[in-house]
Amino acid sequence: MKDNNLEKPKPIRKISNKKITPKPPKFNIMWLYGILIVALLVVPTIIGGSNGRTISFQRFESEMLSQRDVEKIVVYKNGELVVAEVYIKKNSLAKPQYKDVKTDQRSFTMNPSSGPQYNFTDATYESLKNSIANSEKNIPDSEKTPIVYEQHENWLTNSLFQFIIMGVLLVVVWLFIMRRMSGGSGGGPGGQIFNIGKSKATLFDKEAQVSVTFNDVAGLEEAKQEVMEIVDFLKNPKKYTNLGGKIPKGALLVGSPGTGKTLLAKAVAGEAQVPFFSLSGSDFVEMFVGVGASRVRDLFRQAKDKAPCIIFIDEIDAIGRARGKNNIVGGNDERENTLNQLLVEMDGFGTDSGIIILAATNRPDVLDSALLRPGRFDRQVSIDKPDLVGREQIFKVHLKPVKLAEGVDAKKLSAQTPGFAGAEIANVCNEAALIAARKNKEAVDMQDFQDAIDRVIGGLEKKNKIISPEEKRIVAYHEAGHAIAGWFLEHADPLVKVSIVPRGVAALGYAQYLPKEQFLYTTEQLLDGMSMTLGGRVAEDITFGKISTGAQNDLERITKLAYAMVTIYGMNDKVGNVSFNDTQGEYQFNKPYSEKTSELIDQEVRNQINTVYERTKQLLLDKRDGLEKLANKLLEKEILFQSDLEEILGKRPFDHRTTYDEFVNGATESNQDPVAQNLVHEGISDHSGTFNRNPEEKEANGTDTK
Ligand SMILES: Nc1ncnc2c1ncn2[C@@H]1O[C@H](COP(=O)(O)OP(=O)(O)OP(=O)(O)O)[C@@H](O)[C@H]1O
Ligand SMILES: [Zn+2]
Repeated sequence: MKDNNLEKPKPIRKISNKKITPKPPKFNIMWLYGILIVALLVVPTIIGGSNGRTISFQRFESEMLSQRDVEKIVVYKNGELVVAEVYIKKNSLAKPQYKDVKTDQRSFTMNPSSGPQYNFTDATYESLKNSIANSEKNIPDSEKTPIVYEQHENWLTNSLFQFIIMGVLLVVVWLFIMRRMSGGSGGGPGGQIFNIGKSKATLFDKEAQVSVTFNDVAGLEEAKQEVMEIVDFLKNPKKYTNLGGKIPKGALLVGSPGTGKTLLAKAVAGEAQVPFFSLSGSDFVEMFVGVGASRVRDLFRQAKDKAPCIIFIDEIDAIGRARGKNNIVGGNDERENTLNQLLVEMDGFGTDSGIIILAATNRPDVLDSALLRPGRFDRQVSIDKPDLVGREQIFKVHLKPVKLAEGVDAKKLSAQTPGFAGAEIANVCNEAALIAARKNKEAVDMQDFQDAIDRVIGGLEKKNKIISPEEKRIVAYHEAGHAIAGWFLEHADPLVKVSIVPRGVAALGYAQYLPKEQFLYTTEQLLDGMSMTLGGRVAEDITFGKISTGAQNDLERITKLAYAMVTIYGMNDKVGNVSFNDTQGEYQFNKPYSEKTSELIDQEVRNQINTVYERTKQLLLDKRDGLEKLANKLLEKEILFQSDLEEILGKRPFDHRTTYDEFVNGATESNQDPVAQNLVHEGISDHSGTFNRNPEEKEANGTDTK
């Protein structure tokens, strides 16, 4: 059962002004087979072809020799093999037994002396001689079939020659594959093997205009200003260098996925009016050693030709990951070479060369520190997930093309989508339009947006998924447990909506919280959050006396959180103020602490979780009445909103002015506000991010097995 089931959709990418190089047909393995088969057929024919048809010695004796049709026999040695070539008399060729010669080797029929018609290899020289002598006992010497013993070696059957042919064929096949593989990789249509070391950057200059401008990027004011300044460096370098300043060589755009890093870079391209090279970190990577480095060199060579210009490397972590320190599993040498080359190139150009590198990443923590030091990416522009105002502005951008019904308000939408990144907001707007279209509406109204938000969070509704009544009861008590804990814990985020309508692939039910927009969490907040997450399992425990697998996702999250509290945030007395944040995966083989500390950590994590469990159990036992009522109501209505909770449980004993209230309703009395109440009654509720938006926890959302 999922709480706040934030299944992040993959950010949709709308930027389509990448140059599209015509893709050649995909390399097909059938081609390779074809070539090999042809080779196998052709080579033996070349080698054995001109020696006539191979027959058995027996057929030679019975059909040819005994009929006195043989003009001569040429015998030679080919390696260990004795080859006897049979020349048939011209006028005998008409006989029926030589039909195969006529059909197969017409040229021989027309000009029989051009070569032997048959050959055989299954006789020794001796047996051949004896056989001929035997059958020609009574024939005068002058008419006997001559045997010519030749020393000659058939050069076509020479094994060295065969070897060379096979070699040449192999090279041809290899070239063919390489050509196919590097095909479409830029550097000219069709792609050639010789282009494999060329950079795959797409160049935007005066001819290839980028249509994205800063107006398309909503919010991100500080980031925009930073990159604007960089553009200005390129345009008026004198202004800065006159005063003795050095122009930065690069800036790194850092932020979560879908926050608009790529979009911002495109906007820079649109605004700067200087050539703009765009490529992705993975474009450097190829399976061949040295290719990445050579692509880096080529990129900078091209850039120098076009200076002043901007190079944009998206997803730079593909090559910029920290070079291995304790590479037990074997490092990726090719990637390291590529990174080294990039570092060298960045050192190589002076500040007056007029090249500025922008790069984007959502994992700045894994980047090699050499990349981040001043003199390379001097500046880091952080692009955060948008706040309320930012989301409102992004909504406004993406609502523009949508046909809206009355009452659709970017402000309200923004308040209902905490934790959403730009890409998700774009997705919501698109989904809303699709939902409205499915219902044949004239315009998209607020309810469509509400459905779209639910869908982006929880996946498709599955009203008729068959769940047994017992299961449904368990789900109801589980979710009610979360709700009660959230309601009565001061530092937990108030729960706004509980649903036991199955949604998406995994979740049988979910609960939405409304978190504050905040960036620091106190121990109390984390513990209350943990308690709320455990509420589901505790409710199952005290109601049914047994537990189910439905809490797997909850447990996963609190385990992660508890470990983070002890080993990263220094929130445990016994372990103390230490932090072992293993972002680079270095501790996999040698941990920076002793076995003893390791044991202590495990012990403390367990203690922590047990304490919270007991506390939650006590709370739920105290509020058992409320739990029963809430679960029953949930079974009856399937979806409960904040107002229902208030009705059953009474007003929340804490002041919980939410971000939503503050934003939408200004400074008025908070949750009794008519607009908010109205929303709730219409079935519109607030959605939230997770109770914990720390980097470690982000990935914990969105997996559930029940
Ligand atoms: N600030 C914003 N204003 C308007 N639209 C935005 C904004 N941020 C994101 N979007 C929308 O989200 C889409 C995806 O954004 P973008 O590709 O720039 O994200 P990103 O940060 O580069 O993500 P990733 O790290 O996954 O590459 C954009 O095409 C745009 O439609
Ligand atoms: Zn749960």
